[in-house]
Amino acid sequence: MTTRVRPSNKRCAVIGGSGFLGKHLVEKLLDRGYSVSVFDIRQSYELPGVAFHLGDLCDKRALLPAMKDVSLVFHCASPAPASDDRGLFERVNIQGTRIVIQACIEAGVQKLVLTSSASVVFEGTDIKNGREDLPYAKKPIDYYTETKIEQEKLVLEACDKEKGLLTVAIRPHGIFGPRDPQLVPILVDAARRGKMKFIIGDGTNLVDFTFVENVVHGHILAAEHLRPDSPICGKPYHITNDEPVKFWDFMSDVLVGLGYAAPRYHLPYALVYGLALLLWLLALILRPLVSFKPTFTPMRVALAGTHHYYNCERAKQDLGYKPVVSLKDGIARTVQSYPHLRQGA
Ligand SMILES: NC(=O)C1=CN([C@@H]2O[C@H](COP(=O)(O)OP(=O)(O)OC[C@H]3O[C@@H](n4cnc5c(N)ncnc54)[C@H](O)[C@@H]3O)[C@@H](O)[C@H]2O)C=CC1
Ligand SMILES: CC(C)=CCC[C@@H](C)[C@H]1CC[C@H]2C3=C(CC[C@]12C)[C@@]1(C)CCC(=O)C[C@@H]1CC3
Repeated sequence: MTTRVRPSNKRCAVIGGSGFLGKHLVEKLLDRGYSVSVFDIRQSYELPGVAFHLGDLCDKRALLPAMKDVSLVFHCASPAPASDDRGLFERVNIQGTRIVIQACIEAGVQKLVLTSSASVVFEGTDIKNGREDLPYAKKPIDYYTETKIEQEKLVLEACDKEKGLLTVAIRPHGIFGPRDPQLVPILVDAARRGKMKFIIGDGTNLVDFTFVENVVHGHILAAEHLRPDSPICGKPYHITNDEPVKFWDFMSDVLVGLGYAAPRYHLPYALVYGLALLLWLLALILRPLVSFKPTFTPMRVALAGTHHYYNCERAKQDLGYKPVVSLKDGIARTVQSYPHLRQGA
């Protein structure tokens, strides 16, 4: 017997719905019969069944109309990690998330699903098969991570059955797939500038990369399992491909798939990390005079040279999660979707 969902439960809002993950989420929600309001500072597409509301999530008056008659809100907006702008991260990820929560309560929203990040526990040292009970990073490597931690705490603490708002946080790791503006474009840009010849460290470090459709699947499962009697209320969930891979094998598969050479020469991790730290400091000191963005940031070097993969048993148990697209198929579909980034294109 199939359970019928009341129509009101099928109205949802996606904050950050113009972004990479947001648009994939919107497309799947439409497929599943939801009607969707998107709230974002920009409109990146048009789709039947989607109502766009443009505005900054720090502005409650702009947010409220997007939440009218909506029972479920997905919050997947954030400034890009590469922006390295402390004030912006604090304003959007912390103050803005407080406003999102207030708006949900005022609008009578029943469920809030946050896109957090597995990096909230990452401090630049190895994490092998990390579970959700690892402590938050005490010394987060960058402002993005620092504010994602505060954001997740705010959303999970807001879970209040009496007030009628239930919350849950999804912690994806290394999202990739068609239309990703970060991973593949950054990689190809580095390859075109001759910077992808080197492997940082010994090249054996295992990492999670998660195909975007698996991340979407985890979000929708979480939303549909979020009920007052459910064990998932107020908890974080790792969502990964459940196939940790050598970081440099993944990079090589993407690069070779697009016609570029795989990195070959090894550089010592400590040396590259030290250099990245120096460059970051230099960029900070010189910021009033010149603006430059180093390709090697301490966070990127740490991500490229350490183990960081996570256990998603909790999501399997509580949400019935299982990846829907394998890593191999995910890489093939991603490579195929970037014909304009191929070598020689
Ligand atoms: N891409 C990845 O590998 C990972 C991403 N995440 C999280 O997933 C979420 C989505 O990330 P992506 O889709 O990759 O990023 P994205 O940059 O493609 O999408 C973010 C969206 O948020 C919107 N936005 C930013 N500031 C806003 C504001 N003040 N008001 C309204 N909208 C605003 C942007 O316009 C954009 O459309 C983020 O919360 C990110 O922290 C977590 C783990 C890994
Ligand atoms: C697993 C995970 C969290 C991946 C998502 C982040 C990626 C967008 C970056 C993480 C490490 C980055 C990195 C590079 C590109 C972007 C990342 C994959 C380089 C390969 C860019 C060129 C270099 O000079 C080396 C960088 C190493 C780290």
